[in-house]
Amino acid sequence: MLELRNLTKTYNGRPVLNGLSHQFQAGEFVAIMGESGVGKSTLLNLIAGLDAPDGGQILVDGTPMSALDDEAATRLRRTRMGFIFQAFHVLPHLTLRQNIALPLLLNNTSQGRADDMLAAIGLAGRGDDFPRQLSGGEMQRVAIARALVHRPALVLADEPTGNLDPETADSVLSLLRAEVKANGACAIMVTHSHAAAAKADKTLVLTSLGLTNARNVN
Ligand SMILES: Nc1ncnc2c1ncn2[C@@H]1O[C@H](COP(=O)(O)OP(=O)(O)OP(=O)(O)O)[C@@H](O)[C@H]1O
Repeated sequence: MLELRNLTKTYNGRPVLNGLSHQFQAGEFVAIMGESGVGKSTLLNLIAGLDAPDGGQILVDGTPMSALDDEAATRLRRTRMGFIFQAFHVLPHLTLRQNIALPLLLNNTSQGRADDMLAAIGLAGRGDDFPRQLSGGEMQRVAIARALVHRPALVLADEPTGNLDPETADSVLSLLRAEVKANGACAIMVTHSHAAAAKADKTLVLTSLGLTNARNVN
């Protein structure tokens, strides 16, 4: 469902991605690991459309992202993608329910699932609270619920469990995994945590040579 074709990205004359190609399938939960600075977040940002590659193509369901105008690219991201990035903060002036329902609102669909997601992240009954009333870990769980509420076909997660205790991290990743499997979605998670990567179907390691299989877990 997602194909990277010969992607290149250079910062200040230093190549970060050097002709990277890979295909990601629907229904698979993939972890990407690799040394600090190797380009994991850069890769995720390119797929998310937050940054543009210098060369190569990103195809979603066979359509090159570069062939879409801004409006079509925004629509594709809004309907088909979910983001769990540190930069995508929970909005402080909206309640937790409103924050989680935001993708549904933007897609003009029923907002009923927001309460299901609140329950799924262990915050049932707190829908009327505001983000300032939450701990960092609770806030991260709200961000994860918001990324999954509209059943995106592609979920992009950058260190989604970075500030969660091991038990909460495990339950949040179980939720992510269950959503991916139930919706036949593809999830790509960048992480340094081996425990987090163990929840994925497979782990890829990013090096200057590209993405290679670390191991397979059934
Ligand atoms: N906007 C930018 N401008 C200049 N250089 C950048 C920019 N973004 C990333 N880089 C550089 O590109 C390289 C890859 O960064 P990136 O954040 O993708 O690595 P990473 O593998 O995610 O690292 P980490 O595991 O430490 O988060 C780094 O050397 C970084 O300094």
